[in-house]
Amino acid sequence: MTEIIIAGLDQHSTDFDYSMAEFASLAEAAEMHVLTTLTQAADHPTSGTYFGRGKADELATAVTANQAEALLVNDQLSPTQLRNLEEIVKVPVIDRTELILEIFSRRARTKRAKLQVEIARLKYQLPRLRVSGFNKLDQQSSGGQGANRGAGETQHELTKRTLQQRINQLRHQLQEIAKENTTQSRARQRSGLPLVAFVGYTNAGKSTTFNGLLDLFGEKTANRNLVKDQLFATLDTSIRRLDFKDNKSFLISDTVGFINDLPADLLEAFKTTLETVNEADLLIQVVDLSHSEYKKMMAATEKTLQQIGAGNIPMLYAYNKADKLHLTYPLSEGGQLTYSAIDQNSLIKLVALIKNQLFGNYQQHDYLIPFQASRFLEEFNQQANILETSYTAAGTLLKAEVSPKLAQKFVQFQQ
Ligand SMILES: Nc1nc2c(ncn2[C@@H]2O[C@H](COP(=O)(O)OP(=O)(O)OP(=O)(O)O)[C@@H](O)[C@H]2O)c(=O)[nH]1
Ligand SMILES: [Mg+2]
Repeated sequence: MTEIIIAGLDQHSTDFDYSMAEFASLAEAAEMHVLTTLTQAADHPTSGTYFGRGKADELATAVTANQAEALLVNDQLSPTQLRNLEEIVKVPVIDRTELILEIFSRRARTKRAKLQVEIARLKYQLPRLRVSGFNKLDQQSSGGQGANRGAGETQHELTKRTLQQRINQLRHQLQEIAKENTTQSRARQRSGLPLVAFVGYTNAGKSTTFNGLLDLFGEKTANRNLVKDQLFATLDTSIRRLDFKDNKSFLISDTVGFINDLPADLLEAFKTTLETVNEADLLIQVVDLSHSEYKKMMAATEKTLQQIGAGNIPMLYAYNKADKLHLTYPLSEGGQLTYSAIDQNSLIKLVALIKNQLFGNYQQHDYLIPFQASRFLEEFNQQANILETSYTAAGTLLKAEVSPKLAQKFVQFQQ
């Protein structure tokens, strides 16, 4: 545990207290212990030191008095501000962007996530060319088990040119992985199944919902996604298929959560992970209704969806963690569901809502498939929801629910 102090500039925004509380959670997510919090009210940052000179000295005193190992500042600072502030407080200074990058770096498990985080980290360093606060911390505690930050070289040895070369190299590797993903995505499109993506603020309960649905309707042996009460537990995308007896199957995907002011480089680097969101037919925005700031979290989620170009995909609102609020649940009203991801009835209701949204335009028809056309029966069996079957001398009689596309295709057999 690294002992730290957090500090923030209160620029008269209504979000300030919430933003500081979230910043403390982010620090905890990077295994840091917050000793104390200092704030300053001001209209704007001071150009040289971010905080005013008086506050900077106060921070230095607090660092000494509390024996803090680092100072974390809840904003993105300029390289000059970081350097000047470090000279005053005499411990490494870490800004919000660097902290989020560090958490992502610690959480990254798959090759793709690791590459994406590394690219974002290098892009953050490119205009700064400074030793990161985390690196300094590692050096101080010699042999600290921080995340992998480059193969053996200290970062101040890296020139702009070598940094850029590394970025290009990593991007190339990422493209190779993206090609495989494109093949997977084509296979998915060929399967013709609709894709439903869970999106939402970090810690809202996306993975809990995803796993819950798999336990109820999915294959029994599939790997479940990590669920944890920590920010950014999930960093990659998983896709699974849910099968139902009525043939109204669909795919679900779980992916990385969003946060206020997600660093732009990180969003850019995570494009391939977020591609599934763009390809989705339906988004389920999972919201932690038990969190007092859930509305701001929804606004941040929607802003991010716009940024990645997924702003126009139809969306259902899923207000989660109702069990913590002593509300009646599950309760659904016009495209919204109040539910709990750890409650079976809630999950059954969620599936009903999804199906209604995806398959609401299905039509019910009677068909007569002549025996000489019985090769089409297989297609019916796989794609339609067959309600009744009987056999006559002329062929097979079916009552079935079909998609508009299938209805058109088999219009000649319609009774
Ligand atoms: N009481 C209660 N807790 C829940 C519910 N759903 C999720 N949680 C808890 O909320 C925390 C976060 O859940 P996750 O499913 O990991 O959240 P996530 O949205 O996938 O988070 P990231 O992967 O970090 O973006 C965990 O501690 C869960 O156990 C719920 O319906 N009720
Ligand atoms: Mg998750």
